[in-house]
Amino acid sequence: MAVYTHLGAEDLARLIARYDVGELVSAKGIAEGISNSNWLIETTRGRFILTMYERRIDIGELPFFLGLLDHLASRGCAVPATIHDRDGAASRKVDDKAVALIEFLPGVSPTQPSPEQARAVGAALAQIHLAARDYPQTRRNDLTPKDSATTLQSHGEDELALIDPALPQVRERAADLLERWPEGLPESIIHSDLFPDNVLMLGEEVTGLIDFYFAARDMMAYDLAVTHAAWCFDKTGARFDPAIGQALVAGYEAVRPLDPVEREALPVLAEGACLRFVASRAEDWLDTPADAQVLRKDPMDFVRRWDFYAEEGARAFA
Ligand SMILES: Nc1ncnc2c1ncn2[C@@H]1O[C@H](COP(=O)(O)OP(=O)(O)OP(=O)(O)O)[C@@H](O)[C@H]1O
Ligand SMILES: N[C@@H](CCO)C(=O)O
Repeated sequence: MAVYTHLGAEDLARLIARYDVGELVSAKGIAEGISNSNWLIETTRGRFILTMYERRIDIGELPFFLGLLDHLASRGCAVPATIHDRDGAASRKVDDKAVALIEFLPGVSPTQPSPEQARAVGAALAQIHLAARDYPQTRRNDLTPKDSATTLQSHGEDELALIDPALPQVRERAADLLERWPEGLPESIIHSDLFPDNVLMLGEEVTGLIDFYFAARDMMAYDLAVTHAAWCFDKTGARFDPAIGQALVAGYEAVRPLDPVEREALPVLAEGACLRFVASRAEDWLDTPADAQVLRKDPMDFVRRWDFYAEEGARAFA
């Protein structure tokens, strides 16, 4: 479910007329996605994605996110550009909600990525890191390991145990990880959530990186570790695929070679990536009523990945 707001034919036609994109031909709600309402818009001049920001996103931060898309697209990254309205604005209001029209990019998200696809994604990630270095806006990452540890601490042992009896133990592991967390590695604006469902591909070519709504300034190697945790395991985190991991890092390094300190830090950064998704998934789980129509993502999928990185991280990134 990812159309939370009904927009009638007249509302849509009026909205699209505010842009220099031709006449509205059709508008179809997109089922994928959780946070926002999305429509595939077809006009006499082409296809576009219309996003209505429903939750999670602070509207005051939209200029950062939409400006980032334009910045990266103008530097040749596979990222959708924002379509500005006739007044030059990147976002507009429909009733009290913000909307943006975004370039449609072809491609589908891989469900069982191949090493060649992972290599291409590693390269695309490095490209955005390099291209974002002179992006003039910035945003603090509000999902650092410290933030995630605080989130987990804010939930009582009994509450976390409702999700899984093994979950409360991660609070101590989070405290230990904070002691080991590296600082001072090279930074840029990072994507922070580059799961396969946020990548569009045609065969082995990356045609689009989407969903930049967690982008923030942070360590580039951390973003590579996030992407490693998101791409190299089966869904539950029980099985690691070393060929995907090697190809991802090799693809990244073909564009932006890592400093030795960054390479050495990858295992602990990957543990931090797992903590981030354990915490956000636990928070979402506890916020979502059991009978809601929204799929709840299991935090334990990332506890298993965390176990792996804690035990085998050095070997995984060797
Ligand atoms: N620029 C684009 N070009 C083509 N398709 C897109 C584009 N942006 C989004 N989509 C399609 O819309 C779907 C939903 O988008 P997205 O994942 O950004 O949803 P969301 O609700 O904003 O995010 P999330 O699922 O992370 O909460 C994607 O799976 C993709 O199929
Ligand atoms: N991609 C994240 C959701 C967004 O934070 C997850 O799978 O938990």
